[in-house]
Amino acid sequence: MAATLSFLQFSPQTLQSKYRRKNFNLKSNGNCVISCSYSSNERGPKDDAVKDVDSLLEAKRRAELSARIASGEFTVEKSSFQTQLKSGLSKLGFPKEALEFIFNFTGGSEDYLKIPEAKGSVSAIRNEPFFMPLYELYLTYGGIFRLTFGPKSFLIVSDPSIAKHILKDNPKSYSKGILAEILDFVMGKGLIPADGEIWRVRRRAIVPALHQKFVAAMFGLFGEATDRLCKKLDAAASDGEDVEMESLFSRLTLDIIGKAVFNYDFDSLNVDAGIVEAVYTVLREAEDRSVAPIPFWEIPIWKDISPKLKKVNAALKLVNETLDGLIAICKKMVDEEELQFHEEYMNEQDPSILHFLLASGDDVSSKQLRDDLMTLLIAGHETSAAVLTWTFYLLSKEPSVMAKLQNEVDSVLGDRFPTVEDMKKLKYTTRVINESLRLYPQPPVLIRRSLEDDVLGKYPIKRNEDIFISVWNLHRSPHHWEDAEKFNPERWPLDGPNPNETNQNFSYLPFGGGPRKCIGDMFASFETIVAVAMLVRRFDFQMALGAPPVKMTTGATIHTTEGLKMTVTRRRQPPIIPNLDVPTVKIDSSLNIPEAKAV
Ligand code: HEM
Repeated sequence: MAATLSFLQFSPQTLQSKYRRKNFNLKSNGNCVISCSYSSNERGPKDDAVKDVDSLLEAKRRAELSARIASGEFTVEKSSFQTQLKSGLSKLGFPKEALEFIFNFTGGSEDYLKIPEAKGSVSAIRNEPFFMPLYELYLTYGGIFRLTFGPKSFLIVSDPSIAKHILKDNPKSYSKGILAEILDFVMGKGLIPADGEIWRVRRRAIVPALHQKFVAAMFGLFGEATDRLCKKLDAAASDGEDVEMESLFSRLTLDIIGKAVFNYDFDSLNVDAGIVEAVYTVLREAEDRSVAPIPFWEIPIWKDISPKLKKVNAALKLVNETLDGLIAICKKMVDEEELQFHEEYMNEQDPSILHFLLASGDDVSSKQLRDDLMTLLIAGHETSAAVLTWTFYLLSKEPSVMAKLQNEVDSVLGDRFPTVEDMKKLKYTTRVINESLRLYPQPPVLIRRSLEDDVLGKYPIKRNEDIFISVWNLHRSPHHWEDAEKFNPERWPLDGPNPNETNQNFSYLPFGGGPRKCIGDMFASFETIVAVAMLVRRFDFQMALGAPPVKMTTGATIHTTEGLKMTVTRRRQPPIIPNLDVPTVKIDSSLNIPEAKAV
């Protein structure tokens, strides 16, 4: 993806017209929450005025982008004579069936089946996350189109049935392509980038580690870590200091995933240890590489002299050494314990995924084990942090949703830490997360490469095509969603099933779909529900006065450009003393939360 996402910058060419205007008008009527909001502490009647300003600014941004598309920065390749003739005859009223017959008969079918194409060259739109122009282009060119820059081209998929075909119906014909190339330095052949036999074997080994007893045991961890965050916020509330929630959420989820994956307490909410900085250095590097204009890390001399790369290598070394130490400690515990390995095996002192893997016979010395642990750490960290960040951003803009949410949490939780049993009662909280994941999917695009010729929709494609499935486009499509841009948890009925890719026909796929679906979906759903519930029970959150506007930028997940600065105030409620006794409860199958499957 290195020389990939950055290729998604565009420059002037000629124009494609009518459809564009028609589609833009359709969109510009919407109530948009995509990009920015201006911070305000004002409440009540002025909220509407703030929202109106937001909508106007958003409409203006859209109009500008739309004008750039119309002016030719993104250009459809000129259609052939046959296509023009066919379109002309069609406009004159010739029946569609007759035209199909004639043009197929005269050998025109190949031209007809050519995927719509947008062309451009590297430049401009540096201020926009790459998936935003893809959305505008989708409204113009439809559910599948080709984006071409010089010699490089990508297929952009925003059609649910084509997404389903790639992810679920014919996944064997697709690999992770450029994603695997970029992540190689940190994840190697870990579960996210791996393909083929390695992926199949490792998925079978790792999925069982996230069994129901393990997820239930994680509730204590979710609750204690969130309680530490509550204490920090409590102190900030006393001091009247604003807080930057995005970095706090990042630390919260790092602390959780460190314990869950290899029983390591980063304690990043309280201390800035070297290992925490090393993990962040590695993570930032992965994100930088995903948007770099050229793969600078492969340039022979640069590789050895770049101070940044030296820092990354040193950070990687520290992370790997720490991992080696943790693996050694864990192996010793496994060797000394008398527990027999079985399906729901779990060591109560150390329920981590690493412990499960070693007890199941995983090779301690293998690079594969380290690759998988790093993959789980990264996969489970940034994604959940981003979900929490955007959920609180959305909540700050919709006080009525926040009030309803707090109401539910108050009545369900009282002064307890949440347990697995509470999950089926926190229905509205779950819907808030579902809706946040719809508006801000993490990651916003899924990357694939075709391994063989295939047919997408009505278009034949060749092997070696790089494909972006735009989850952002699917989740915000005006064709699939009413008021697609509105944060409206009510769109999901409380007594309905938990929305997922299957019951939403691949219009909604927050955790992907098919055999490569997220293995941490249940873990992450519960983790974010617990965090949201515990935080809103204790505090009110508002955008801080004078905070920078919240804009998006992207690496693997969607970040804010300048953080999410909020004013946190204690709710006027009796003080809540958390109960730290969290019983391990069997998960009730009626919880209706999606579950990852081994293949
Ligand atoms: C809200 C948080 C999360 C979101 C939104 C999320 C989303 C996703 C998505 C969309 C995919 C599919 C990627 C693709 O098809 O290319 C995926 C895969 C994956 N996720 Fe998550 N994830 C989250 C949390 C987690 C957690 C907590 C873990 C680990 C405990 C995890 C581990 C993985 C792994 C290992 C894969 C690769 C599975 C495979 O290829 O077989 N994720 N995730």
